[in-house]
Amino acid sequence: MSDTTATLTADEAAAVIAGARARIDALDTQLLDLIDQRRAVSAEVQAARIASGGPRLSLTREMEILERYRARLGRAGTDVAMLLLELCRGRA
Ligand SMILES: O=C(O)C(=O)C[C@]1(C(=O)O)C=C[C@@H](O)C=C1
Repeated sequence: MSDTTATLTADEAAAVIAGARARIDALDTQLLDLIDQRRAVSAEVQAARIASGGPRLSLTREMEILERYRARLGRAGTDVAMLLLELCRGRA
């Protein structure tokens, strides 16, 4: 297969891809660490609300979060926020 617009050799492309994948792996590790941190902070909020006789969840707050992610990422942002909230909500 020849491509006259090619500007990298196969070896050069392999090096770019390997470097970029290493950065992606590092970013994914940070994202997963941040999710762990978010879960812990969320549990703190829920425990305080329950300790004062309130409900575990706050749907008003969840709507704010869904809107923040939607505004930044579009429809998929809503899906991301839904999954994050699912990970962060404690057991009913
Ligand atoms: O902000 C709150 O009130 C929380 O309890 C945290 C959190 C969240 O993880 O963002 C979790 C559950 C609630 O339903 C709403 C939001």
